[in-house]
Parts: sequence; C-alpha cells; structure tokens
Amino acid sequence: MYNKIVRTAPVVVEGANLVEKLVLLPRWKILQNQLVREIQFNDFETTWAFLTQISMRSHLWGHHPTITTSYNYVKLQLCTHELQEKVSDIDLKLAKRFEQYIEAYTQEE
Ligand SMILES: C[C@H](O)[C@H](O)[C@H]1CNC2=NC(N)=NC(=O)C2=N1
Repeated sequence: MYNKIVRTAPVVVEGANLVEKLVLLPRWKILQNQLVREIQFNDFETTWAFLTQISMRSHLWGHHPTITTSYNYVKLQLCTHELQEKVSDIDLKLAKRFEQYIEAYTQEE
C-alpha cells in the first residue's frame, strides 16, 4: 500500500474558497499562507504512531507536511511549493486525512 507515489497537479485554494473549505477543518488555522494544526497526544508512543502513519500517507500521496514535534506535541504545516507556498487542494486533502488519524489517536472532541 505504501509504495505508490501518486502526484496530480495541485490547484490553489484561497480567499473565500479556502474559508469555505476550512469549515470542515475547524482545528486548522491559516498562518502565513500555510495550513497549520497543533496536537497534544497522551504520550510519546502515541505521538510517534501518529507520525509514522502520516509520514507513510504523505509519501504515498507525494506531499509532505513540515513537522515539529516534542514528546507528545506535534505541529503540522502544509503548503505547496510549486504554487509559491500557497495552500492547494492537495494540502486540504492531506489535512482531512490527517484529521481522521488524529481522531483515532486522541480524545479531542
Ligand atoms: C519534488 C517533490 O515531488 C515536491 O517537492 C513535492 C514533495 N512534497 C511536498 N510537500 C508539500 N507539503 N508541498 C509540496 O509542494 C511538495 N512537493
């Protein structure tokens, strides 16, 4: 499953379109043109189970978040290099998938 890199041309999502899409991703913020999400997990093991899962998914889809982590804290940043670091449909697709994983690994409501 994790050996097929799929790349499609990204499309910029900005302005009102982006605001509309973020309704479905209420825990993601836009900071300096990037989609940003911060998460606290219960412990180090859960944090790294999550990080392993998102790294495989990211690589499968050929799109990788910038990850900052410390013990049980993770910050994810997503943007698209070939679109001058703006947010694209691929960033949003990845954020949606990450959100499913976060739900599985945390008790966030
Ligand atoms: C060459 C390579 O496919 C590109 O640099 C890919 C890889 N991963 C990426 N990840 C993210 N977040 N944005 C990109 O634009 C991006 N581009």
